[in-house]
Amino acid sequence: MEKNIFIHQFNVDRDKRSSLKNHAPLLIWFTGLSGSGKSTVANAVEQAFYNKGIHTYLLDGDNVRKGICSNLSFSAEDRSENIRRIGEVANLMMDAGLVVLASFVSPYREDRENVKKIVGYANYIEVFVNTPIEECERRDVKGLYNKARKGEIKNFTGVNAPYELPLAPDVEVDTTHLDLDTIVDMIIKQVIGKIERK
Ligand SMILES: Nc1ncnc2c1ncn2[C@@H]1O[C@H](COP(=O)(O)OS(=O)(=O)O)[C@@H](OP(=O)(O)O)[C@H]1O
Ligand SMILES: Nc1ncnc2c1ncn2[C@@H]1O[C@H](COP(=O)(O)OP(=O)(O)O)[C@@H](O)[C@H]1O
Repeated sequence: MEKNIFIHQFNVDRDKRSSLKNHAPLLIWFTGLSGSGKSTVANAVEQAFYNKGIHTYLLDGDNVRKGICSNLSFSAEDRSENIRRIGEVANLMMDAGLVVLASFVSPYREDRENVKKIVGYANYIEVFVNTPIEECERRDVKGLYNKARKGEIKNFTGVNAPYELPLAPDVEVDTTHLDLDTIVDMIIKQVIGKIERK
């Protein structure tokens, strides 16, 4: 910890804030290639939680990179800093009692591991959106694969930058073959027990 920094204990703590809600906080981390379906799935899961009265917030790559991480590039070093900041922001939101959904390419195992350390292993669920690059590239929602193949984007994940596979994700889905409702059910089934207040 930095010298001369002291953590204040406030009267209303994480548990008290959480007790006002009928669920515990959690981080659901979506990782996968661009175009794999992370945002679409996270959005549908958030909607399903909302319908159940669960308090959520969705952090998404493109949005975060326009704000809190707008000074960061896609170099390995800047991606690490991007993911670290998101882990810290998610942790604050969890302190506030929310179920946080985070949708980021997050291609480096060490960076994802760092997020688990920040929020605590028991509060983290990893969803690997394992849609093959051929399908992501066929979709090419934003035209980025086309640009990367033409050499117009350097460090593009899956084309000229690595994606390190998650070794033990809690949920793994391939959006080529599974419909959205099935995927949402799989994820809800996995997380619902984790957000019950003990
Ligand atoms: N070089 C490169 N590699 C990967 N992605 C790129 C790149 N340049 C821009 N984009 C767009 O930025 C989105 C990924 O941002 P992230 O913050 O999720 O990336 S990372 O986690 O820091 O690796 C990603 O969004 P998604 O398509 O939603 O994944 C892209 O739209
Ligand atoms: N079963 C599915 N689940 C999620 N996305 C799907 C599915 N089938 C097709 N898609 C499409 O794939 C694209 C995924 O884009 P997006 O969610 O932005 O991915 P990412 O956030 O990983 O870049 C969207 O156009 C979405 O409509």
